[in-house]
Amino acid sequence: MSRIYGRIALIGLGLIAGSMSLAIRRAGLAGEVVGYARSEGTRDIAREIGLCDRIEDTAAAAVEGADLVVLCVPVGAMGSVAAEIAPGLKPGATVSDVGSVKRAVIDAVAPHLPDGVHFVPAHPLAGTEHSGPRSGFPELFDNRWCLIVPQEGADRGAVDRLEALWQGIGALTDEMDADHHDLVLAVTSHAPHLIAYTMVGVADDLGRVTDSEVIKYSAAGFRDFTRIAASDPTMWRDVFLNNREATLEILGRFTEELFALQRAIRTGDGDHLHAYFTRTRAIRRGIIEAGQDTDAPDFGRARSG
Ligand SMILES: NC(=O)C1=CN([C@@H]2O[C@H](COP(=O)(O)OP(=O)(O)OC[C@H]3O[C@@H](n4cnc5c(N)ncnc54)[C@H](O)[C@@H]3O)[C@@H](O)[C@H]2O)C=CC1
Ligand SMILES: O=C(O)C(=O)Cc1ccc(O)cc1
Repeated sequence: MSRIYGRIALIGLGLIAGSMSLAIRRAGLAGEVVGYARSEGTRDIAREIGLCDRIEDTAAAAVEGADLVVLCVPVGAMGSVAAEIAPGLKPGATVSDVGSVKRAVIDAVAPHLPDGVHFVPAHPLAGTEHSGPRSGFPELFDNRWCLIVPQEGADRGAVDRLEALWQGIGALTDEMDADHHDLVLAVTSHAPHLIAYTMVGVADDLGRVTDSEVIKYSAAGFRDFTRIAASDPTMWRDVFLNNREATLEILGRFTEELFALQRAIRTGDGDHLHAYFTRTRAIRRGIIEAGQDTDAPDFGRARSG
């Protein structure tokens, strides 16, 4: 594949930046990928494993001459990182991010960027429970969505170029408004993560069932919860603090439905339970029929066929 950017700088060398660097370099989409991480230990590991073409010791040195700068730090750190890199940005460069929340990141980053620099926020809907510079792998984005959130008056060329980069590393792209993105993600990702955290916390608190019994007899549902609940605490703290309204709206609806199901169990209302589970089963079948089950082995074929 041909080169899309001359130099790309990745700020924050964890799961997402690491996976991006490996995938971009494998596909030859940039002349050079430069990395920066705040901690010296992370920079040392990144150098040792050859994560980027070059690792710089300051954010200013990393963004110098970069055509694309991608902020890959926790959502709560995006604003301060933007302030730090702003003076060193090349005129005409594009700044993007990979944050799981969009409105708060846009509000925190945009005011720091100088005129003549394009800001194109994005969010790859791909990840794992692992974090840090050793956790990245180049296939992470294969067949996963990356949502691009162009700002009003955005330069079309800058948006198209960023979309081409994400497509070049295997992702499917769509464009979405920031507030709508935050509501969609609250229901599909943020609230489910909180529910997983809560369920694992409940199991841990339960005096009559030991932790070792929970681990030993974990059925599939709880196993999935424990995987999700092992995700990075800083990242998820920042997601909830920065997508507060949408998450609270979804959790409000969730607790109402949970109370209704709780009541149906207490009163022995099997019809209610059966009707509810029938409705929810249809959602899963809809995902499969639409060819959107990205974990299915034939997902690639379902898309192209
Ligand atoms: N992990 C996941 O599954 C996904 C994460 N994201 C988003 O991607 C971003 C990065 O996440 P990961 O790569 O998973 O995280 P990570 O924890 O693997 O890496 C984050 C990096 O940012 C650095 N960092 C933390 N605070 C910083 C600060 N104040 N200033 C400078 N650097 C700082 C860390 O040292 C680390 O190098 C987050 O905004 C997250 O919401 C998006 C999609 C999926
Ligand atoms: O590991 C999982 O199950 C995930 O849900 C990964 C993930 C986490 C955060 C995002 O913003 C997008 C994807």
